[in-house]
Amino acid sequence: MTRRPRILFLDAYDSFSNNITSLLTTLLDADVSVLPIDSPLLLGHFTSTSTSTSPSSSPSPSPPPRNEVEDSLHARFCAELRRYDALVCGPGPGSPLNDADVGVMKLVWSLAEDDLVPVLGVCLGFQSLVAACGGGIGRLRRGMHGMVREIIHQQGNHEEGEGEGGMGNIFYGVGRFKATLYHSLCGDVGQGEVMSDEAWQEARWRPFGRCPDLLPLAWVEEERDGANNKERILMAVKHRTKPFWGVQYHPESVCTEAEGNKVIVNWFREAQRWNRERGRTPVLEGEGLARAATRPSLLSRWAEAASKEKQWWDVLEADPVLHSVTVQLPRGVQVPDIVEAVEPEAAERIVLDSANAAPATSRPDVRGRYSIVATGLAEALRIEYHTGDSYATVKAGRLGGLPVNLSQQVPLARYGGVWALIAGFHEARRLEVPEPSATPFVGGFMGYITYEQGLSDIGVALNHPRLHHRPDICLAWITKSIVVDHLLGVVHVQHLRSNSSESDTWLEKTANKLLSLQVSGRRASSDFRKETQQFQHTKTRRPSRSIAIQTPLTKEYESKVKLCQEYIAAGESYELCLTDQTTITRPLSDQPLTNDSSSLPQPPRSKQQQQQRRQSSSSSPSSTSIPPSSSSWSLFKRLRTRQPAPFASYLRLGGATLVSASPERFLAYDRSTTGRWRCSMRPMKGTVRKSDSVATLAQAERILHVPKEEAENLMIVDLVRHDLHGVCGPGNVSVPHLLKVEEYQSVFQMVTVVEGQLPRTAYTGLDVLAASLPPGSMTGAPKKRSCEILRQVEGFKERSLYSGVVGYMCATGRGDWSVTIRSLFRWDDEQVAVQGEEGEEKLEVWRIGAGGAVTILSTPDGEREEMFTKLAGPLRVFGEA
Ligand SMILES: C=C(O[C@@H]1C=C(C(=O)O)C=C[C@H]1O)C(=O)O
Ligand SMILES: NC(=O)CC[C@H](N)C(=O)O
Repeated sequence: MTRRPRILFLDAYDSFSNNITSLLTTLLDADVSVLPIDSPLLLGHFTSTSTSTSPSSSPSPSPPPRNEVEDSLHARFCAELRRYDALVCGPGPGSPLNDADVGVMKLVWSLAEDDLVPVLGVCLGFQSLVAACGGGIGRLRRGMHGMVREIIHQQGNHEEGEGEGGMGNIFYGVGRFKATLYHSLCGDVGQGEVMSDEAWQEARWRPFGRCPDLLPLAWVEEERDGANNKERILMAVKHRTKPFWGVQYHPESVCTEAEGNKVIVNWFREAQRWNRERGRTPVLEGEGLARAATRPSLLSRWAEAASKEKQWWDVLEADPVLHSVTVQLPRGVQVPDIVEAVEPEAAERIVLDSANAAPATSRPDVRGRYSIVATGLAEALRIEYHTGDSYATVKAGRLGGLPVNLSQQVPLARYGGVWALIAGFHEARRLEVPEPSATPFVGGFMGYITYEQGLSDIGVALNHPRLHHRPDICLAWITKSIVVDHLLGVVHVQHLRSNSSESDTWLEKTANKLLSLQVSGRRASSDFRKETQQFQHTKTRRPSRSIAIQTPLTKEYESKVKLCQEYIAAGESYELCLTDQTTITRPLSDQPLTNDSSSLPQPPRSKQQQQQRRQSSSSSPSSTSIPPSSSSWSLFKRLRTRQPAPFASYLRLGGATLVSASPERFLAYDRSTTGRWRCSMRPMKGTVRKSDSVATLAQAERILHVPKEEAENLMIVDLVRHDLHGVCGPGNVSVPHLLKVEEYQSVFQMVTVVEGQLPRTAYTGLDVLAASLPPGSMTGAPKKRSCEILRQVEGFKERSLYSGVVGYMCATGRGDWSVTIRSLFRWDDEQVAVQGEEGEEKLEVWRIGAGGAVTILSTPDGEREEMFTKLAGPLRVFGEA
């Protein structure tokens, strides 16, 4: 039996790493393990004292001598390398000249004879090799990110075996191919020194004086403006005496042509030949330091975490059984009508609304089919988590059929972290359905996750003090729901009942309310209007201050765009999704959630009730003071009409109110007909506003199918592929639709669809969700470094709900999450006190985030305009209030 080859991948925190490990695994039939360039494991026994970053650990009293630390690191690294047939030094942000950016990669090029291992450097890894061999590291005249270029090489025509050891040219037998570039920096071996084009034709395949050990294997010659108008960009090298090769382009990109795969195959053949000639074989005994390329599943982490004592909430909503009835959707009845008819007085609510479902509003591929309304939130079980805490809070609103207000802090260490807790919680309430159900959601989690939770998931420190204790994850376990199927024109009323729970009449009552809508057409809405008017008549106070809006400053935004471009030119990022916030302060409009009152207008009450109401209002300074036509619910109704979007939503949950017209799906997952779980992501990049000159899809396509926009999208596609590969594993990710332009109400968007197949066991859609936040389309690439830069450029302002996700995960395991954009939100605890005509008055604060991806090709005014275009829709709803 032949042994599977073993490859070690040194990860420099790129957002494409998992695509490379997938390519190596599938192409070479190899086992690939991953070691971060700064793995604390390399420091061995020094780790616990000298490298801990946990804020609670006290610094070591006397740090060990530096040389000792370095010797130990070196020894451990060499021992690790001996376990593999070959090493790949990955791409990443930053510069090969900066120690922190390359970490242990730097040690590779000076390994002693006996420790040598065959290496392929990719991008940053390639640059690190060039720098180690005497090359300079310069900046490209203009960075090339997501640019696809023909790689000029010699098909291995030059002398085979040049340099000792008979190492061949890895371009041997490779035809013409194009590859994707992601770099700002470049290896300088002296190719820029003036040389006639004729001389260059010969010279480019010989070692240059500055780097006698490096044989150039490939180039890109980029047309530039001005004198000396061809930039010669080194694309591949081999070392003349050591088993080192490197490529500047990205072999793993979805747009690198398959012909380029031969280069990787050739490299590995050469690597193995080198090993054979040396009698070098990997050491397999003992434990290595590297990890598997695919993450362990959340459920396995949950199962492994220390034994869990039984909690009171373990049994709640467990063993569910679905009860449901289906009624016709009355003509002309809209989702808000249903909400108002079914639960007019709820303090909290969640409405996921396919607001553009009506046939006339948009093209079928972007039209949502279902809308989902959660009811009974006051009684729902829920999980809340404030990022950074060591515990999550489980809350229950009902126990043994009685309303209660229970809340327990659950130490996360006992569950393997917050995501494992959520996965285990879901698993205990999973509903096994043999057939795909008629609705995407029958009950289960609904809620939101903030951008800051995503940051913490990828290891970006939130080390600025957070002045609030709001939930960053807020998921309610919904058991009573209404699903509107806009395609079939039916409404499903669903109750997911615990097997043991008593029977109830909610299903019939709710169905009857819907039927009465049917009988009287749009009665609910007109009643609502009448009630609104009556309610307005009970108002005596007028708001003393009108609305105040603060939008980003044009000049400031433009300079932030330029700053982003400086980071990109320096190689720190390839694309940065810059955003800014607009704040709107205005008199309080919704009732605070601590009251039992509703965000919807109240039905007329008896005199006595009104009296009580006023009393309780006057004791609370934050009571309603403006007409309900300005309530958040009214804002939502306006936004969904003005800007119908497939992922519109209204949430009032956990102290937050969100009104969204998102067009962007983040992640959906379901079971395919073969029974295998699969997931799909739809990153959006490339936006053009509809106007007289851009009115049709064909016109928009002409504008969006240009290098700048395509590159912007491609970068996020490769990033999303990486996120999915990390869970789905090698070879299980595909791109069925690349760079497709879609039409929305006020904009055209370029969208790509990336799909993944989940491993057969133990993984759920939650694994993918937890592994891919924050949404790559809102960060840029590489994700971690880009988020760190954006935190600085955006002044450490929290993006909060904006740039997070909203959605559901059904008890059956299906899920669908949208990116929270084109939206407005506020938190109940954020209020501003002002002196009004009648004394102190409290104002509520709404926030609207908007932005766009900045690349090296962006222009400050173009980006500013894009940001204001995206802001305009959500902002307009205030104008009408
Ligand atoms: C940043 C926003 O949108 C994101 C950025 C896009 C772009 O750069 O083209 C497109 C869709 C979103 O992923 C926003 O709406 O504020
Ligand atoms: N993709 C990469 O590895 C990029 C390397 C380096 N940060 C550059 O921009 O040139």
